[in-house]
Amino acid sequence: MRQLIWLRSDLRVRDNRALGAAMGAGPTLALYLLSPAQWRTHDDAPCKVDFRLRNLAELSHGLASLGVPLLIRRVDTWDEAPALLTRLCHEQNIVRVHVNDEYGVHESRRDAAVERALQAQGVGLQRHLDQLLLAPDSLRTRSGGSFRLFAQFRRACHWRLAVSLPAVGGLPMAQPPLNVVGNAVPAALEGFATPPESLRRLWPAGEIAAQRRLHEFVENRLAAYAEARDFPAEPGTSRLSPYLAAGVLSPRQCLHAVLRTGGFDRPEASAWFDELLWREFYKHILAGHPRVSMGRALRTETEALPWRDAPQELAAWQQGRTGFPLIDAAMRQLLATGWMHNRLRMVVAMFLSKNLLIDWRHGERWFMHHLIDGDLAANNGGWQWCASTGTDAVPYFRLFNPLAQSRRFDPEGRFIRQWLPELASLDNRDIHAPAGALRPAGYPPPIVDLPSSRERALAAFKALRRRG
Ligand SMILES: Cc1cc2nc3c(=O)[nH]c(=O)nc-3n(C[C@H](O)[C@H](O)[C@H](O)COP(=O)(O)OP(=O)(O)OC[C@H]3O[C@@H](n4cnc5c(N)ncnc54)[C@H](O)[C@@H]3O)c2cc1C
Repeated sequence: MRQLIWLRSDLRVRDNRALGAAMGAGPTLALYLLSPAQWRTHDDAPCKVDFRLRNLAELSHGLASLGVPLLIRRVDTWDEAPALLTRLCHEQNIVRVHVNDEYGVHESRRDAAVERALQAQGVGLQRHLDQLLLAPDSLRTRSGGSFRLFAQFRRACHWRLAVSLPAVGGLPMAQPPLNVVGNAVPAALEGFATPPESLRRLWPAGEIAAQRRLHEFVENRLAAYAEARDFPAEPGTSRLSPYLAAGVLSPRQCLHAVLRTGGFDRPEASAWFDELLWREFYKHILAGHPRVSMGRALRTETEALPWRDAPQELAAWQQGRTGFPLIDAAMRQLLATGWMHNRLRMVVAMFLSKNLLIDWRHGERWFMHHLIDGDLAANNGGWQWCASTGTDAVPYFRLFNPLAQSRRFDPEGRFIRQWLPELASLDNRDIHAPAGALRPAGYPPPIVDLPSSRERALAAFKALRRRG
């Protein structure tokens, strides 16, 4: 009774629920669909596609050692997936297809269409919970709705996890080889430029690399995370987000790595574990409020905000030429590494959506175009939080001042100096706001006046409240 695991954002062999279930049920084949047009619609960054392909190549070796051939097929968009899967199941005598759940609107529609097509042919589709610790429909408020406030969501998660912890799976037992030849993973896909080696080296592919990073972090840096995590010049955070987004690592593996050092709710671990719960929270929001994955604000009344059409300011923000060193350094870190520190994601997102009053959707898109860890739920959630249009939204009157943030979280300008070498010779005081003769030739003056732009944003939000 042959089984198929259809791999998507779960590129690992250890603790992969769908793979474990498929191999437990019978001889298993694996499938991966390259979907370049779909990925372009989703604004996937070239470095993210490259990371996916590099991980897929590592995964094909892991699968081969289990005796599972990996079939690579190409569909431009997911509309072609039902026909391709039914044909493949017919050709290979597959009786059941196993998938790990994904939560975006396109993903849900794709899976529903595939399920219908397979059913018509007598093939089952078995879904598994894998990306999350707790299934979205298993966590509800007292009135039966989905949580919109993180503090309440967190409390409910802690309560559920105290009662029952999700187990972490290991490596499935190898199966006898099948008489099916797998396909090679392409090194690149047209339309997605290969990123420079300097970027690739920062993000080595494969489960072993991900596990090494997880254990190095938990053993050496977890205890100091709460103090170090806001300082972008420090290696204070785990840098595991690309691995979690591509499913090279599971949240259960993270949870159990923490548990091996003690409880997840003890002070030394809870700050980091909370971040994993933020990841969980935004995926629950995506599942419970599908409109957020269709470009809509969670708080629909904020759709009426008078966003400014300011293409030159948007371009200056995108290229790291706003004249605010911390913001420019952060945007250049994104372009060079495919990643940005969380504190800086908040600072640059608030600057765009509040000080420049530019629609957060422009920022969300730019991030997706460049992030190696681009994740619809976390990116949308982060942008809407910063723009005060989403769940748990930061109150509209709370704006980060980029200069105060710079002095507080990069006091010696080490992060700024790394990404803006043109400012490297300034002293620790001037580097945050080089003015007059201190500003080097070629470095732009500030594109906006902070106090008046703050007032403009507050007035826009106040007018909205008066109307609402
Ligand atoms: C505007 C904005 C956009 C963002 N876009 C993304 C995105 O596309 N993909 C993404 O994975 N994260 C996103 N984040 C969340 C966060 O910035 C990154 O997850 C974090 O910087 C990754 O670094 P790390 O792995 O060192 O995190 P750590 O601090 O070590 O956290 C561990 C893990 O928890 C998760 N996590 C941490 N913070 C958050 C958060 N605020 N929301 C959701 N999950 C979180 C990530 O999976 C991360 O790897 C965004 C945040 C903001 C404010």
